[in-house]
Amino acid sequence: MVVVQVEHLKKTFGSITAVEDVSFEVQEGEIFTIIGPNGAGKTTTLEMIEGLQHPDSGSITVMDMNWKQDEAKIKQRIGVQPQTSALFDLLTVYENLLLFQSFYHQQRAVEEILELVNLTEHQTKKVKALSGGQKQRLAIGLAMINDSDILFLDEPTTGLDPQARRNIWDIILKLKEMNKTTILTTHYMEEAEKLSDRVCIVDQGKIIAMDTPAQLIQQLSKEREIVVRLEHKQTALEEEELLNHASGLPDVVRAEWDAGRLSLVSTNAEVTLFHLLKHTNEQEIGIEQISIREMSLEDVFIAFTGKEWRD
Ligand SMILES: Nc1ncnc2c1ncn2[C@@H]1O[C@H](COP(=O)(O)OP(=O)(O)OP(=O)(O)O)[C@@H](O)[C@H]1O
Repeated sequence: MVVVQVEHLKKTFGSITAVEDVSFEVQEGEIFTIIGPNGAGKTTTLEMIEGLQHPDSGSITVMDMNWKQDEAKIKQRIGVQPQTSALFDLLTVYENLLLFQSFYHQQRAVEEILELVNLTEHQTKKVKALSGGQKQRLAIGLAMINDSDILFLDEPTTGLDPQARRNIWDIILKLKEMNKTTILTTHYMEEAEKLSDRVCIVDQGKIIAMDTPAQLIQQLSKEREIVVRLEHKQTALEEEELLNHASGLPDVVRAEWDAGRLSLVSTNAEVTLFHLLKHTNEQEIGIEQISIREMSLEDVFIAFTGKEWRD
């Protein structure tokens, strides 16, 4: 079942076109992730669906309702993660949840939310005493206090350390098990790849690719990268000879020395590797380590946007 449908969204701020033309559908129970470079229009898109900004044109349907006619009803059914700066610093975790709960007809028990976001043991702490990760978890809890069906998370893990980030992933995956729908933006490619059912890449206010992470990666090509570290440092001449030979091996599309390792991008890694090992064997070049890397969502992003990924 489609729970969010946006068609030809457009939003300008003076001479700046934040969102030019964005259309997509999100299915119930999906984790749908919007990624893109700085200023691509992710937050503006999210805020239009959340009803916080009005599009210049285009349509938004949330669970078969629209913002013009059904504003009060939609607000009861969605959950928007507040900025951590919007939490009440001098209230405890429990009190923050209780306060937000009072805004809604439909409510989830505070104890259940505490459990869900793993804050039961910190419930009597004031917000100002929480770590960044704990504040983010509370913010997600607040978005869930009305037992919302659709959750909007705008960069929920930005600035967190890897462990705190993983704790948030666990919550998002738990929400999926509860058949909640999550619409997410992130700057972390690994996060998009691990969590998302589908990823939408936006650039300059337009969608440039949208699919499952696996399909997007496959769409890029069948390329894989073979990285070889040799036992002994080669002379510049030896390095050049090996690179020349490697470049001419079957199915190699790119070859280079990168940080002392030979990198070969191949469309048929097995065949390339066979020929490479034959050569190094004959030349008695010792190999210390070989790894084969699948292409990642990050490679896809760079291929589509032509832009560096920032983490
Ligand atoms: N209220 C506003 N007034 C003027 N310009 C705005 C406003 N909100 C957003 N913009 C501009 O619109 C463009 C898109 O911004 P948006 O915040 O949606 O991008 P984003 O993809 O979320 O970026 P980031 O990854 O940096 O968070 C940017 O050029 C931004 O400066």
